[in-house]
Amino acid sequence: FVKPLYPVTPSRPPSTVSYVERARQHRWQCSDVTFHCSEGALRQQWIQTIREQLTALTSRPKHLLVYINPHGGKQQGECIYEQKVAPLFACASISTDVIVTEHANHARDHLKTEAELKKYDGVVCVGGDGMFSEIVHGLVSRTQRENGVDQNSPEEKLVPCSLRIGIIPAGSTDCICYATVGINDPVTSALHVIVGDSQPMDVCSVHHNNTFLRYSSSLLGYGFYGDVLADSERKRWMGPARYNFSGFKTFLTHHHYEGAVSFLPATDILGTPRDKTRCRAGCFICQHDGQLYSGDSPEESKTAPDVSDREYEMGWGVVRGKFLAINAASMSCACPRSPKGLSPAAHLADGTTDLILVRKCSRFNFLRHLLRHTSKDDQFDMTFVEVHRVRRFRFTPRHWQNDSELDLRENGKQLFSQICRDHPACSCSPAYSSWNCDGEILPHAAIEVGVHCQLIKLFTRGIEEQPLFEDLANPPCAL
Ligand SMILES: CCCCCCCCCCCCC/C=C/[C@@H](O)[C@H](COP(=O)(O)O)NC(=O)CCCCCCCCCCCCCCC
Ligand SMILES: Nc1ncnc2c1ncn2[C@@H]1O[C@H](COP(=O)(O)OP(=O)(O)O)[C@@H](O)[C@H]1O
Ligand SMILES: [Ca+2]
Repeated sequence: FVKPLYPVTPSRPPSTVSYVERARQHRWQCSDVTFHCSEGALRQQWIQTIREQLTALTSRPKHLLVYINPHGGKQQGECIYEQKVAPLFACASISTDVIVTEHANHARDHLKTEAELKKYDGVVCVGGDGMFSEIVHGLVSRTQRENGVDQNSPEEKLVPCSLRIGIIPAGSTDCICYATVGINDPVTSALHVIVGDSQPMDVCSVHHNNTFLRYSSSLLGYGFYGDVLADSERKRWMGPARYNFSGFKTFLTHHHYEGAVSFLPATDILGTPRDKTRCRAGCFICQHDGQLYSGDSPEESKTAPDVSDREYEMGWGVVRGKFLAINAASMSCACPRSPKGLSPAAHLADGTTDLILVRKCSRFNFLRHLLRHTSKDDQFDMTFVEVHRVRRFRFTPRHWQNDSELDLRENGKQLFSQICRDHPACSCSPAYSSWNCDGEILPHAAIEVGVHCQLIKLFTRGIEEQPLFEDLANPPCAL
């Protein structure tokens, strides 16, 4: 596999062509090949031909807008960009305008209002999932405003963004990068941008009482992941390790939350969250925009959500109870911590999200469930876990009444946690958790979520299947 990037033409032979080659574990790297030619005219002809071939590739970006978060992850964003990415972009003749952000939401607000987007073929962010989320919010909001679409209406069909987004991983979890490329490596991601890859991706909109709150493209998590995030935000100084610390603490705290989840199952698609197949580069299911009807699939009736013993209105299912975690994974959410992710069979661009409900259970069982995220065992194959592939869902916490109670609730929560802090032996559980929305905390517990199929595009191609010889070298181990 040889892909010429950029022919260098010194005044005399030899000539060097840079190309992309695949390395292990989804990594790509840049190599050079040097051609020698004694005949000047022939050499010129080679260079000319390669130039023409490259110019004909219209999918390759020529002008990029780059935002760097200097405080993401281990605070290496600027250094990673300058040392590993900028030289590659220069080598591929890509011009860039680089903005190092000065505060949170700098990139989002700049994209929303100021940036002259017509000048660019794409936007690149250097940072973590939070930085990517800023870019998504900026681009999606701007696109809706320019097209007269009201984001506050939960039923509104959103207009897809035309600019592609590149992610140079320099964050703490790097889940979006890992789940769309297969590895969080800055050079690999830069090379996917340079060759002009394109991967559509779903985005969820989150509303509360007909008010737009946020977009989410990876994880929406209430209970466990909400509590982990809320605790970890106070420990940013620990860097990426804060998630392990807060994860352990939240695991020991073992709070459960009561409420009702209603959801609209995606019944018209091929594929379920329990499939063994994975969303990979050129995914057949995503190519059909999630509109694929499973004509003669006898499996469907077996695997469709069983809502017969539950309230069932207008095709919506309802589950009430006490939950340790309510998670919606719009993609696998694979990350170095869990290489198969929260929902290993989720699709990047099928217009659905996998709703995972973990009911109250013992600490031991919850630990078994968590550990299965790191092994080959099925984390959904447990009596207290259920999973549904859905197009929309709503969550209403128990005792939730209306907005005017929110302030009361917030004050009450503070008072409550104060009391609990003052009485550490107290085993009572707070009534509400918060939502972890791609790593940002949402202020509301009651939310309504809808999936927007293929609203954005990334400079990736999805995870490529590993070559056969690698599978043989690393046979899957059963536990
Ligand atoms: C015992 C081992 C359990 C491993 C379970 C791992 C499941 C991990 C799934 C992670 C999904 C992550 C989805 C992505 C979220 C990000 O958007 C978001 C923001 O990322 P950013 O800071 O880079 O901007 N990241 C997060 O919200 C972080 C979630 C991390 C959760 C880590 C949980 C660790 C749990 C450790 C439990 C330990 C129990 C040990 C008991 C003896
Ligand atoms: N210059 C900045 N100073 C402080 N915070 C920033 C800056 N730029 C971006 N942020 C915010 O930092 C948070 C974390 O960014 P992210 O790049 O996701 O790193 P991490 O993966 O470590 O969380 C995001 O909420 C983002 O909005
Ligand atoms: Ca999806």
